[in-house]
Amino acid sequence: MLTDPSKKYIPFKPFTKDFSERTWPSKRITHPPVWMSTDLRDGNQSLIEPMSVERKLRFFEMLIKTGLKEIEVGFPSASQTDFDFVRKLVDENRIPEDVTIIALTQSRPELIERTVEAAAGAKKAMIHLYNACAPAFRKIVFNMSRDEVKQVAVDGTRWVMENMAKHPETDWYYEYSPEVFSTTEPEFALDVCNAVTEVWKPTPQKKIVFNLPATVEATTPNMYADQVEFMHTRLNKRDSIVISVHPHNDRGTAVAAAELAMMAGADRVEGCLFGNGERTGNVDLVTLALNLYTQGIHPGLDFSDIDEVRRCVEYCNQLPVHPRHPYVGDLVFTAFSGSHQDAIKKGLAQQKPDAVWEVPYLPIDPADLGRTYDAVIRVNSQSGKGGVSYLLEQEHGLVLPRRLQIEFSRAIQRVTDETGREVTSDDVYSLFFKEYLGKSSPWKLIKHRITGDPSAAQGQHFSIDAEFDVNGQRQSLSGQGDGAISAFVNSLSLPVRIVDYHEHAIGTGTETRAACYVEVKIGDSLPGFGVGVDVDIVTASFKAVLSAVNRYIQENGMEAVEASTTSTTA
Ligand SMILES: CC(=O)SCCNC(=O)CCNC(=O)[C@H](O)C(C)(C)COP(=O)(O)OP(=O)(O)OC[C@H]1O[C@@H](n2cnc3c(N)ncnc32)[C@H](O)[C@@H]1OP(=O)(O)O
Ligand SMILES: CC(C)C(=O)C(=O)O
Ligand SMILES: [Mg+2]
Repeated sequence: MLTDPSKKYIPFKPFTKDFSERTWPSKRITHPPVWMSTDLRDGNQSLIEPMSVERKLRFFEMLIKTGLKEIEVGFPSASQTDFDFVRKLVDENRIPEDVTIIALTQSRPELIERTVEAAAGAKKAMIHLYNACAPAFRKIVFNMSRDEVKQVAVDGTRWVMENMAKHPETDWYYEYSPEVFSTTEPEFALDVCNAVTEVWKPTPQKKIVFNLPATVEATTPNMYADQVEFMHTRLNKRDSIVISVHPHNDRGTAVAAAELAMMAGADRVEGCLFGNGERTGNVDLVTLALNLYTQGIHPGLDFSDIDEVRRCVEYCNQLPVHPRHPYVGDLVFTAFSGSHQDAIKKGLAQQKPDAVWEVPYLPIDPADLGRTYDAVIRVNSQSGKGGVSYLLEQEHGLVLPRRLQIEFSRAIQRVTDETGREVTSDDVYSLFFKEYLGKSSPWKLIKHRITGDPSAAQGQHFSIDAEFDVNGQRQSLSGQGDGAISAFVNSLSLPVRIVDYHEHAIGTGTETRAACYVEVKIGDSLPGFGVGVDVDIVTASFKAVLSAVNRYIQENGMEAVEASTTSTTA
């Protein structure tokens, strides 16, 4: 039961005064923002294993190919890898003329010096300075007054200018972030930014970037939009400023926050591909860009081979993209339910090549992203468990429990990886039969007889006499238990424990059969599944137990079972 949150959490209200002057709700997004990828910095700093120079380079080149013109390449004063990577880009002339690299730094003179050194020599480079301005940070992290925090930003800006002056060969740009803008009093964020403007002296020809991060997303996107519009309408020298937003996704609404912020006056968006980044991630640039695309606005980024981009991001981040991720997930152009398949099939049949897109259920033409819609589920090395279980269910009536779906899809994956080919529905069933239903050796059930006696002592309500073929030898065994399955398991005298059980009917009327899935632990082994199908539900469950036992023995040998010390009962 969740405890009462009202004492521990209070609703966040950015404004003390009313902000009903807002105009953004009636605005529309008519053009793309300036995109800035922070994959190699904010994305990288959130990874379990930060990228090597090789991975960073691969990511950088893919970003260039995609059309990014502003790329935050790292935090060079933080690590030698980041420093070396930035130097490599500069020294090996790897930065296209129209691309600006960006390097982040805290407002500390020695870090600024090293950051500028890292990027010096690039044709165009931007130094990005941040310091947290929100009340909690002023109090907890810095123990500073408002004026002192403002001074950190002003001093940092001066140090950046001094260091840049030592390297006139580079066309320098400047970005300042009042970090944690999302929970900073708007008037104070405004005051700090105006103070930075005074020092930097931007012009309409050479603008400064003020980045307004939702370092931690604190409220609904409409309030973030209010905060952005507040800045947009009050910043001094607005014509010399690029307003940038940098939403994080703590509340799951980073995309909406960025979109409303654009309506509220933001010119630029910082984020990561597929939403990687600290905690729940940075705003997903791909989703933002393709949301624009579906409104008929070219985002200026090329995702026409989105799978290729995804492969690169997954390789570099060493993190998977979710199967339901907008536009790119494995399952987003797959319909499992019949009515969706029917409508999509009809829509695709009626869609004319150059006409406005109006296929039901598909907000975008998969072909625009280099993808296809598979009306019939197909299974290949790119397929997940969804397609495999869909086929078993549709064509054989087998509704696999989720963990079995995962276990079996690994077996399929091994085949598709080995052959590199698509597997047909028949192949899937054959493999399922081989792995589970047909696993009848060394233990095979010949016959059994169960008797139930509700008045018997606990643990003896059911008795079983069963005959087995074990490695070609007949064996008669008996056991007792509180249920038919436990009596059966006890009769085996093996350290078998049932950890999960599912059953369902297949078909109707006289054709009805029962399918039973058991997840079994043998001794201290990891759990594995067994499956049985029979006209009789009890027999199906016994077959399922033996299927799991036989799978274990075939994989580990009888010795492993004998060595198991833990004796368990169902
Ligand atoms: C929201 C963001 O994503 S911000 C970016 C965060 N990214 C990273 O931190 C990744 C890279 N960072 C690092 O590797 C390290 O933090 C380094 C190398 C930059 C600095 O390391 P350290 O010198 O050990 O300092 P550390 O990061 O722990 O910061 C603590 C000190 O810096 C001060 N500090 C923190 N942020 C800033 C800032 N933006 N400007 C100036 N001082 C700052 C803190 O108040 C603290 O000071 P104290 O030691 O006097 O209490
Ligand atoms: C450094 C800043 C821009 C940041 O990443 C954040 O505030 O989230
Ligand atoms: Mg961030």
